[in-house]
Amino acid sequence: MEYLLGIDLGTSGAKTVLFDTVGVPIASHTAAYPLRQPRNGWAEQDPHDWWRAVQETVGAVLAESGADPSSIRGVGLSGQMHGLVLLDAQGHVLRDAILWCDGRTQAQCDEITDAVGRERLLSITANPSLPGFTAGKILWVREHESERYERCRHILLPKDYIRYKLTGEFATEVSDASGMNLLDVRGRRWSGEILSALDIDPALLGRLYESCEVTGAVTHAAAEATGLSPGTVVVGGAGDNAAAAVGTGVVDTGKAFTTLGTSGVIFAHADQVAIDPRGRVHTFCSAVPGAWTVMSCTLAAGLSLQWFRNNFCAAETEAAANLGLDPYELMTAQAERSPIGANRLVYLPYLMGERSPLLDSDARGAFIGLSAIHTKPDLIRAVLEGVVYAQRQCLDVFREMGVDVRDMAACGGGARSPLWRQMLADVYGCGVKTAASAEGPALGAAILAGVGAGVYGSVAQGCAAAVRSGGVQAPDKTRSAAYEPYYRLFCELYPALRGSFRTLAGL
Ligand SMILES: Nc1ncnc2c1ncn2[C@@H]1O[C@H](COP(=O)(O)OP(=O)(O)O)[C@@H](O)[C@H]1O
Ligand SMILES: O=C(CO)[C@@H](O)[C@H](O)COP(=O)(O)O
Repeated sequence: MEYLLGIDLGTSGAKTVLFDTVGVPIASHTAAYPLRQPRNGWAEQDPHDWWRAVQETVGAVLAESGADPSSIRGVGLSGQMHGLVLLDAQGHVLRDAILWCDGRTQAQCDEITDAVGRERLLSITANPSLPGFTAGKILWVREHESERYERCRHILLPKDYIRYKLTGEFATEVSDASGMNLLDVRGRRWSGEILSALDIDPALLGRLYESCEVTGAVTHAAAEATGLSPGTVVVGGAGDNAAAAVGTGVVDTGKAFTTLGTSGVIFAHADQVAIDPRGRVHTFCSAVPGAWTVMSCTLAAGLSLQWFRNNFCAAETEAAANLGLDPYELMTAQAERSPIGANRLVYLPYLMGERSPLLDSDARGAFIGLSAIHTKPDLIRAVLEGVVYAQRQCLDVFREMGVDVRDMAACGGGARSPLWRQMLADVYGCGVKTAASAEGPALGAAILAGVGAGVYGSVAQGCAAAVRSGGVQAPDKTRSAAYEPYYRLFCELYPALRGSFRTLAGL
């Protein structure tokens, strides 16, 4: 028996899944780690926590499966995108990683736009400079923590730090590197022009690969730390969304998926580079060589529900622990008791500011229409609905751009909820397939490992061998019509509140 290992470094935790070569999950383990918010709008994690979680989950998966580590043909990495990891000459972490949902760098993004020029930036990197992306974070550290920056010898993305720990190599791959604002996305190479305009030494960046290329092999030290076999190949892997695309079979034009993870993402495959001139959605390299993607990212999808749970659902969390249930299941069961529209309550999910489609780090969350009749089920339902309206706003941008979206799947932790998936179908007005759900990114990473290790001839062949989809949730016309006025109202709220958000940020 031969296996492939997928490691997905999410924002809520690391998920390691061992698959056989036809995509059946043999063993899976998740280990959570904290998200630190030292200030309003900032978000950081400790890379040591990631590595601890990877060691724990790989060890657990090997123990649970009883698999012989030498029968693992390859390891694939998937991870939260854009996060900045800085290492010194000895490979030591210089500070906590600044994450994709951190909004502190608007001033640095403005500097980048001024230095490169907006049109040139769009034409080379296929995206505007956005606070979520990595380049602004690099400039922020250089400006605010110059001593640390001077000691920095390696700049890595989150999953690439795990690659370094596993293989000793400083490397990345095109799908994740696309989210740094430093890549020539059409040419799939670092942009000398941008690096020179921003005065960033190219030697700081990892060696660049395609997602399915072998980037190194597990060292003896990493084998000791994880239980993996020394010499096991580690492929490039992909940013978590590009990896989820492979794991859900979204590798042809017309196919798309929605992720309800910590972030909310709509992702469509594209054979050509397609750019939104307003930069509301992103254009990145796909994990499939020679292909690209269009994707949106809202910053607090699952994060909204997680925030609500952490702050207002201690009883549900305790009850779930006693019953051996998932607390989110108890919460979504409560939301079922509230009608469409949550008794006239609308939630804006801008807890971390918003990226797609608003591009506003100062935006903040809100419950609009709160009244004395509202109960916890209404609030939970409003959170679920607000997150879905935010996805629909992004889908409307895809539709406006003429991006071909005929086939929509759902994945990520939130897609485990039938209620949330049905809301997607009803609010989008199209069928939503269940993918191999939460395992999408890990499966995609494992398929990429299979391509690099020679198990599959191509990503498409790997998907054909290993990806299975579940049923389809069809939209219901009556429910779609009932959601529509709430969606229209949702779209009106941010423009009405934008000035107030700006005032609040300045107080
Ligand atoms: N059973 C469930 N029902 C609804 N939402 C859920 C459920 N399980 C997890 N979630 C949501 O999914 C989120 C985690 O999704 P996941 O894809 O694991 O995130 P990440 O990859 O960002 O770590 C949680 O924050 C929560 O909001
Ligand atoms: O910033 C983005 C994509 O541009 C996010 O999608 C991150 O990649 C984090 O993903 P999750 O932890 O929510 O999966």
